[in-house]
Amino acid sequence: MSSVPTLQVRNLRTEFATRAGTLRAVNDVSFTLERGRILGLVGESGSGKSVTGFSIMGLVDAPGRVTGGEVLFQGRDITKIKPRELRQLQGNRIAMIFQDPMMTLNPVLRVDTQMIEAVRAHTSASKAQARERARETLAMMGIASPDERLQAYPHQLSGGMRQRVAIATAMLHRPDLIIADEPTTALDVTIQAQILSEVQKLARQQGTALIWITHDLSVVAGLADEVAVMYAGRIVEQGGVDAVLDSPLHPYTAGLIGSLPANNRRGSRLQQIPGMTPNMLQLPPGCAFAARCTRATAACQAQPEQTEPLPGRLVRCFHPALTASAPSTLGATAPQGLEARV
Ligand SMILES: Nc1ncnc2c1ncn2[C@@H]1O[C@H](COP(=O)(O)OP(=O)(O)OP(=O)(O)O)[C@@H](O)[C@H]1O
Repeated sequence: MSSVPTLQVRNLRTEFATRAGTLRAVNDVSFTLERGRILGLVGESGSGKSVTGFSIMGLVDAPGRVTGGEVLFQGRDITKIKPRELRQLQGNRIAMIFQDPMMTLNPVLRVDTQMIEAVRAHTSASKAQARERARETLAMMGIASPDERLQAYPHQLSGGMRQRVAIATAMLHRPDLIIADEPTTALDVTIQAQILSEVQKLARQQGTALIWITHDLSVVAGLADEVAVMYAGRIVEQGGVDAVLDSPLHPYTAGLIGSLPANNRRGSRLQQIPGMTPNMLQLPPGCAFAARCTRATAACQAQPEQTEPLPGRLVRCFHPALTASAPSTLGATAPQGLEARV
C-alpha cells in the first residue's frame, strides 16, 4: 500500500468565460484526501462545489476551463495527462455519482448486465462470480430481494432503489476515488440516512476515498471524516468534521450550523445568515463574506489568506473564533458565543 494520498488538490482554479466577464467558480482550492477517507464538501448553491468536482474529474467543458493549480491523483497531476489516459482513469479508478442516477446507469441494460460488467472491468471473475458479487453489493446497500432487482431495468425501480443501484455499480468498479454530487438530496430523509450509512461501510471496506458534495451539513455530520466549507469559490474552512462542527472557526460555518433546524429550539425562528450570496461576477477584492458577517472589520477589505490557527484546522478569516468555543453538536444547541464574541 502506498503512502501517497489518493488525492491532493493544490491551488485549483476554474473559470468560465461569460458575456458579462470572467467568472471564477473555483478559486485557489486546496485539500488532501487519504485512502478510505470521506470528505464532505459543503456550501450554499453556487459556491463552486460541483465545478470543483468536475474540475477534479477533468470534466469541465467550454466556456469553462481549469486555469490553474494541480490535481494529483495518487501523486500524478491528472490535469496534464493525455485525454485518452484521462478517460481510462475516469471510467475505472475515479468515478462520479450524480443526483440523477440515470447519469450513471444505462437505461437500456438490465441491472445485472451493468453490474456484472462493472465487476469484470477490473477482475478476471467469471460471469457467475461477478453476479454473486453484484448480488452481495446490492444486499450491502440495503436492497431486499437483490435477485429480483438484478433482473430489472433501471426504470422499473423506485427512485431510492435506482440511486442505491447506481452507487453500488460505481462501487463495484472498486475505484480509488468517488466524487458524489448530491446523490441523496432528492430522496426522503430516512432513505438518505440508510444510503449514507451503507456508502460509508462500503467505502471503508474498499479503501475508497470519497468526496461527498452537499449543501446539507447534517449529511456531512453523519457521513464524513473531514469537511471543507466553500463560499464564493473558495474553501473558507476545513478540518476534522467533529472539530469543525463543534467549534467552527469561520463565521460562515457558524452561520450554516446555526441555520440547521436541529440547532433551533422548538417554536423559535430558524437563524438565517443575513444578506444574500454574492454575485460571482462582482466579487469584492477582500473577503467575499464580509458584507454578511457580524465580525467584519476594516481588515476584511483585504483577502484573508488561509491560516492554521489550531492544528489541522484551516481557515480563511481575519477574525476566526478562537476564544469561546461554540459547543454545538448537531441535534443539540446552536453555536453560542458568536454574538458574545462580536
Ligand atoms: N457552464 C457555466 N457557465 C457559466 N457559469 C457557470 C457554469 N457552470 C457553473 N457556473 C457558475 O459557477 C459557479 C459555481 O457553480 P456550482 O454549480 O459549482 O455551484 P454549487 O455550489 O455546486 O451549487 P449547486 O448546489 O446549486 O449545484 C456558479 O456561480 C455558477 O453560476
